[in-house]
Amino acid sequence: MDATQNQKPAVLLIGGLDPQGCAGMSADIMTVLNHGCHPLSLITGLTEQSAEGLTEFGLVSPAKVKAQFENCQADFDIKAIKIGLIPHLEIAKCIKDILNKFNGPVIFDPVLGSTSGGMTVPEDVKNYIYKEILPLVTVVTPNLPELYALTKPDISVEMGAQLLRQEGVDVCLVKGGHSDNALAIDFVSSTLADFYLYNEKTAVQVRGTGCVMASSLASHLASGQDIRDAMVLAKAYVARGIRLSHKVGPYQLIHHSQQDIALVDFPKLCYQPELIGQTLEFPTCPELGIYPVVESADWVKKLVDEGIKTIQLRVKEADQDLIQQHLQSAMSTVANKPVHFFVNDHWEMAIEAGAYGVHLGQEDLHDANIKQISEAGLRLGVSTHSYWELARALAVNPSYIALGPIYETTSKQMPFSPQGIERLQQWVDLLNGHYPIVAIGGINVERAEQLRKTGVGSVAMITAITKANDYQHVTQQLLAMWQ
Ligand SMILES: Cc1ncc(COP(=O)(O)OP(=O)(O)O)c(N)n1
Ligand SMILES: Cc1ncsc1CCOP(=O)(O)O
Ligand SMILES: [Mg+2]
Repeated sequence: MDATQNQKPAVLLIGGLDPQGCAGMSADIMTVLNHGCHPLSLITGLTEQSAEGLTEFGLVSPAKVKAQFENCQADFDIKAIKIGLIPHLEIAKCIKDILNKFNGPVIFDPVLGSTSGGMTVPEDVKNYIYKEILPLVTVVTPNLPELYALTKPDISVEMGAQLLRQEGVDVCLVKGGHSDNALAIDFVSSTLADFYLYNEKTAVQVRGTGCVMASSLASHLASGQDIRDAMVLAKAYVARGIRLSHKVGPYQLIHHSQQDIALVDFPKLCYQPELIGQTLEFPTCPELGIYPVVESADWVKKLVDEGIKTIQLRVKEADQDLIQQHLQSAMSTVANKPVHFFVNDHWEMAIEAGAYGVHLGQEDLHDANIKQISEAGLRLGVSTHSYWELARALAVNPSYIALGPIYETTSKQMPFSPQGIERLQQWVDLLNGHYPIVAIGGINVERAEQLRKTGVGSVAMITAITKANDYQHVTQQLLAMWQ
């Protein structure tokens, strides 16, 4: 067996030592350990600091840092690098050499001083960072003062992030915790998309949160998480750490833990600044049980006749008249029956017809007027395939949240590999009691039975019913199992 298999992913931490153990390398090491990764540490400066501020960067030898890196690289397969304080020009040059020898993700938290005040990084280092380090960085995570110091005072987060990305950084995550907004709003600019991540801010001033955010991000990337998921999970880790923070000496310190994140700590995601913090209300729906997704009014009739109580009409036809015909016919089937009838995609038609609810995917959310759906009193179900899509769904506050594909599916081409039962269990543990969850993708009778044990309230399926040799028998088996 390959000796590197089953090893904790190694994260190389490059930053300053805070002898008080609150920020810098100490905070980084604690974070990386609590993410199940192995920390390797290169000290860039032996700082002198107290609650009054930073008084000394503390010289270390660049040659020694280089030698230490070579030792680390010789013995470990480094999966991600996190950089914090770069106090001197010679150290900055040494870091550039290190980055040139590394191929994986590089997270740079541009620490330019201490939040307690005092000394700041000299101008020549700042210029070097801008021109020589940023082009080698995957994600840069400035807070507002750092963004202003690196770009222009009082620049907008959107413009500032754009300027940093012009230097060659893939992703810029601007942390908004220093603003006087009641929400902690981070702005993310990347080639994939620009978006805002936000959660409630607590009144307490907690030390070292920037270091923890960046090293959490590095750990998640080292563990193979998608970059948007890593940002959402890192923000959640910090929010939980702040919520459970405790007093140490003169400081309030972040709480570290390997336990699962609670929903209250999970950030919300939206793409437009005017939607930040806007909460919509949708009627609740009960656990939905066996939930067939079908392509015609004919199928709606056949399955309602079998006793199905939740069903979705999903007509993937361009012809609007045809969709309208299916919808009208399905509506007359479910009229005056205790059936939860959802319409896929066509939210305007669903409102007009007075359906029970609408199901929308993440792309559909871009185009739909969800305020109108909410005002019309329809339930809303939203698809998720990842943590960042879950953050988007939470911002919408829907009636239920679907996770898929749980297994390989032949009904739809998707850029997502199967989530598996373990991931479904995470969704159930996180969301149960807050949102009903629907599992979808490759679910048949046997698998539905296994999934039931996770505590999921509903399983949706296309093929298992509509392509069955005996759809009535399969439907009865499913209904009997989900009693
Ligand atoms: C219950 C349920 N879950 C997920 C989906 C998928 O919706 P979406 O992502 O919008 O994809 P399409 O179905 O529109 O192809 C669903 N329809 N129902
Ligand atoms: C629409 C959709 N969204 C996620 S999986 C899926 C298809 C589910 O179909 P099947 O039950 O045949 O796998
Ligand atoms: Mg859709």
